[in-house]
Amino acid sequence: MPSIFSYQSAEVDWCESNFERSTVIAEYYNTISNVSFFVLSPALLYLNRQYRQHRALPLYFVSGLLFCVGIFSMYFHMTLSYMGQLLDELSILWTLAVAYSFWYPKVYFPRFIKSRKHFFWLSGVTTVISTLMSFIKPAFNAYALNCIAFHLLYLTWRELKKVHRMAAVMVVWWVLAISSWISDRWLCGLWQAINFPYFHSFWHVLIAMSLLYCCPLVIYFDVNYEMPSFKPKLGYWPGDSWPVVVPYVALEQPHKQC
Ligand SMILES: CCCCCCCC/C=C\CCCCCCCC(=O)N[C@@H](CO)[C@H](O)/C=C/CCCCCCCCCCCCC
Ligand SMILES: [Ca+2]
Ligand SMILES: [Zn+2]
Repeated sequence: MPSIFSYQSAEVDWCESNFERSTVIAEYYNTISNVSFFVLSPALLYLNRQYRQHRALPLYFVSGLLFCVGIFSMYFHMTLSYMGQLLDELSILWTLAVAYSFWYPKVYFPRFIKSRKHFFWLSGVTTVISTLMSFIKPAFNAYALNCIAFHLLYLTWRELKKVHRMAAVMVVWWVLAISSWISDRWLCGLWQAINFPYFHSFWHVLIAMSLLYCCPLVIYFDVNYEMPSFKPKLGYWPGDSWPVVVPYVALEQPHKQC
């Protein structure tokens, strides 16, 4: 029986051919495209530095976990091991759980939840149960994780008027990302026939792009709802007039009326 660490012991194998470009890296492009997460994580910290000064813990935690997602995803595609698959999926699950615990707006809490502390407990218990259940059928986990994006879409739709440009760009990146993920999973025969099995690598880059827009959006609402002494202001790096911009949140202190 192969060990859970053995090469190709995972339940899933992505469309890119294995060991084509290296004898140690199973899926070469799917592995190196995770560099996107190593760029995303410091970019979020750098761009949202004003928010970081006031709310260091959530931002350090989430960007640190996104960095870990990159490391585990690299390990998974490099080995296609069962352990790699679980680490990849569980790191995503825990990153989402931490992000929800810190940032899920209080106005959307279920009625029986009275404080953020209770919400932390609810997320913690749900995540531990999901972690245990994820061992039952790891290949199904990725579909369940992708469904969480629909909940984020629903929240975005409810709040859209306030930040429509950033939300629209995030949705476009996500639609491109999920289309690449599904293409790689479901149409692999076609992509192999035309010798272009690289859609899962595109997914890594595109989902990192959508998170670059999703995180400031969530931070924007966090400042709006939970930091009443500040007003969130959207900034665009490198500048408002550039054709391609990355959003970040700056904090304004509204002038006190005498
Ligand atoms: C109030 C809530 C705040 C939420 C903040 C968002 C925090 C995001 C946390 C983690 C997402 C990381 C997803 C990267 C996956 C990279 C690794 C990978 O490719 N794994 C695949 C196998 O190699 C695996 O099959 C992928 C599984 C699907 C994961 C989907 C996760 C949901 C992503 C949510 C993205 C939101 C974008 C905007 C949506 C409108
Ligand atoms: Ca493969
Ligand atoms: Zn992947």
